[in-house]
Amino acid sequence: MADQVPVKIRRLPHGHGLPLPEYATAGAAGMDVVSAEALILRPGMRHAVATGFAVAIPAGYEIQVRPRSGLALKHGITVPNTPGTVDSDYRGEVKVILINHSTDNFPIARGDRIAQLIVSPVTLARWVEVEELDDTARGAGGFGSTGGHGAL
Ligand SMILES: O=c1ccn([C@H]2C[C@H](O)[C@@H](COP(=O)(O)OP(=O)(O)OP(=O)(O)O)O2)c(=O)[nH]1
Ligand SMILES: [Mg+2]
Repeated sequence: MADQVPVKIRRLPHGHGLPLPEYATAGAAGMDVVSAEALILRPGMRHAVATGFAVAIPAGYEIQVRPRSGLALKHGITVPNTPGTVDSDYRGEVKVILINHSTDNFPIARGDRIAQLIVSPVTLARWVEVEELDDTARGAGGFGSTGGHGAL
């Protein structure tokens, strides 16, 4: 098993009794996170769903909040800001923003697995401002310049 990054986590009062985010299988990249509240996500509705915990991520890391593919495929439930970013200096409750893209109500029970959390290293950069950038074969071509959808 790869080295595990220790992340401090604090349960909030409304999070007591819930499982902490956990890897569902030995090779899972993300930890499934459960809802700390019950609600009905109506069609088109967004909600910042409570998780019932706060974290102190070590400097140099972030947590990404990503959708679960099963909820997206079967129910149109996704994370509109995906991947959500939890900064290492954030001490508030971690929330999972969900949106219902389907035409059906989506009930969420307390304890339902709603998203997954990925702990990821952050690369910090600094800008080096210049007058000219080096030439490349692509140049300024983008946004489909190398070919579009379909056979032609
Ligand atoms: O899915 C998310 C996204 C963000 N956050 C929390 C942690 C993060 O550190 C903070 C700010 O997030 P972000 O930088 O994405 O939002 P912003 O709109 O730029 O807010 P801020 O001005 O507070 O940075 O909100 C979550 O709990 N879940
Ligand atoms: Mg921000």
